[in-house]
Amino acid sequence: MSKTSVLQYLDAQALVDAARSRFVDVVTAAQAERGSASVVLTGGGTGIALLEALREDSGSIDWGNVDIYFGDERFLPWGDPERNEVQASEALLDHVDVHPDRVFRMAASDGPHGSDPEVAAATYAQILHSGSEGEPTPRFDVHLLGMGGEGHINSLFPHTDAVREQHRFVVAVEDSPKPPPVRITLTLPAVRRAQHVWLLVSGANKADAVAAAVGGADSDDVPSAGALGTESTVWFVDAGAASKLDTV
Ligand SMILES: O=C1O[C@H](COP(=O)(O)O)[C@@H](O)[C@H](O)[C@H]1O
Repeated sequence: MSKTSVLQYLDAQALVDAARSRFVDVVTAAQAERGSASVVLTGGGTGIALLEALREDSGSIDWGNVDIYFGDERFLPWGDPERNEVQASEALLDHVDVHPDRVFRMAASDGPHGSDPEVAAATYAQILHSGSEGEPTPRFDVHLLGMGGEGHINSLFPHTDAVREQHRFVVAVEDSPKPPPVRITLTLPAVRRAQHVWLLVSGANKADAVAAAVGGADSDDVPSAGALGTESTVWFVDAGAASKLDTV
């Protein structure tokens, strides 16, 4: 049975340091067992800070044997600094020995599939499937998630078709309330295929959503409430983000 825990840290730096250490443990354990690991990266301030911190790790992870996926992408031209994969590359991927064929980026709006985000989403679903021995997606070792102040994760916003999606693993979002409006995102069914789901959340502006999600809100209202790993779900929160949690 999946276990949910909330780990509280004094500040965002302490949160990132703890997540970095656990990330190294999970990835190296998977590599010791199977020779490789698969991870899903997130955009957002705390998620990218974790990637920067991982850059400093001194060689414990064999990056060439990690399959790297993205939880969501802003559907913008290649190289746009707002793209999550561009930020992830600058923070980490350009600095470690990843295997280029094992970094699975979502398409850009000027990419080979054209400017249709539905085609880009379907193409990414096919990429997930083709690396998974007949399964719809890999059983990701860890899916990292940031969270917005209203509880969104990946590009799954409250009260949208994307957060309600039950069948598809990747969908297009064409009216994101947070710019840019057009995005591609893994859905809750995809997130729930990860063994470990980690939510990295800092800042008092996210405290209400953290408390609601941890308290069991409906995922339609607070999408992060629906992010559950098959083995564990861990909330890494700083003091601000934890400030509305029930302490009794
Ligand atoms: O737009 C996005 O926002 C969320 C949260 O970002 P944050 O800066 O508030 O932490 C992020 O998780 C998602 O990947 C991204 O596309």
